[in-house]
Amino acid sequence: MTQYSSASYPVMEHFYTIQGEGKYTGTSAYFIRLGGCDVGCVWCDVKESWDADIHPKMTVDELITVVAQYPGELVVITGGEPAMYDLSVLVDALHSIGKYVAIETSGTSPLVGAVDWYTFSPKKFKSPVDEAYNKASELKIVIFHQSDLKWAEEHSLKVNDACVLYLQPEWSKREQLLPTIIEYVKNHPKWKISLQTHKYLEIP
Ligand SMILES: C[S@@+](CC[C@H](N)C(=O)[O-])C[C@H]1O[C@@H](n2cnc3c(N)ncnc32)[C@H](O)[C@@H]1O
Ligand SMILES: Nc1nc2[nH]cc(C(=O)O)c2c(=O)[nH]1
Ligand code: SF4
Ligand SMILES: [Mg+2]
Repeated sequence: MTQYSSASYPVMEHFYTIQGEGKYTGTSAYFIRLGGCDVGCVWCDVKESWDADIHPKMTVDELITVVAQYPGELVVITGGEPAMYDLSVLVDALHSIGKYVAIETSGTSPLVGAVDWYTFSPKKFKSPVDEAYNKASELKIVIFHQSDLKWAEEHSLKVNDACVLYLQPEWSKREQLLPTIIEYVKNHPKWKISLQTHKYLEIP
């Protein structure tokens, strides 16, 4: 077997599913969810990820061996906050087996790793670093309250010109907020809606 690296990361879970959110919604994808996050979003849907110490470490060799068994090209590195770690060894190894690598990040740490797609979801709870606005392939703002639409506009002014803009309802507030978000996108067509479609589909 080819040896990639004994570099290791705390992994909360890893699974093959369908990307539920953003540009690649509907695309088969292998998810690697790293443990550890210090952002502390009140509505975070994966609070079990926050403490890195409770998640076992996996080496890049182990991860690559598993990921290589699945046919989908897309791999999503998420968390937790994956940009807390130097991801270069993992991303290079995924590229070496022909994968297309996306990251889900709050942009609170500078990213080390040559990802192909950078999903930037800034949070009020901890400010992003400046480079996140340049690196963003898509900006995905979670709308928890109507006033977050104004906050979304402020961020949209700072991202690069190629960045795709998404408004995503916070899951527990979706029924209340969707009519407002739908009207907002109809009136502000630079935005698109992103839904957590995997939750509607009841898949991971
Ligand atoms: C769990 S986070 C992990 C990656 C990174 N820490 C981040 O926040 O971007 C993955 C995605 O889920 C979104 N998210 C988390 N909780 C959510 C919720 N309750 N409703 C809608 N989106 C949520 C985040 O904004 C992010 O885009
Ligand atoms: N299916 C599926 N799509 C997702 N897109 C982003 C997710 C995440 O938690 O980062 C996620 C997730 O947890 N599941
Ligand atoms: S930054 Fe991401 S993982 Fe961390 S608390 Fe917020 S939504 Fe959850
Ligand atoms: Mg999720």
